[in-house]
Amino acid sequence: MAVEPLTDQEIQRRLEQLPGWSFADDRLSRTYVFKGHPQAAGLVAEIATIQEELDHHSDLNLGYNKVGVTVNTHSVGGKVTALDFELAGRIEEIAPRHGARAD
Ligand SMILES: C[C@H](O)[C@H](O)[C@H]1CNC2=NC(N)=NC(=O)C2=N1
Repeated sequence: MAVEPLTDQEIQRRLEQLPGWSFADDRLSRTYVFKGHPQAAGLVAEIATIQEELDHHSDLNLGYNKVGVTVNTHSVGGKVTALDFELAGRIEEIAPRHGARAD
């Protein structure tokens, strides 16, 4: 699939469907907060599986009870593409099962 950077307008339009995610410095990002470390680590493990399935990988920052997700597309020079939104959407689907709440 040919992948190309999205326009700022398209990014803003797609972000409306992803509450909690933000766009800055050519990246999409979100932080999730959990009851404790096992829940946070559980989300990271499931994200890793999804990322392998999609062959698209975010930078994940695992803290005590927080997970930070940051993603853009390296192959287009570090811009946001539809692949980033696809990954973000998949993460949004699974995060509630791990007890995630907004930062
Ligand atoms: C060879 C492999 O398909 C590429 O390196 C993939 C892997 N995961 C990736 N992840 C992200 N975020 N951007 C990429 O361009 C990318 N490329």
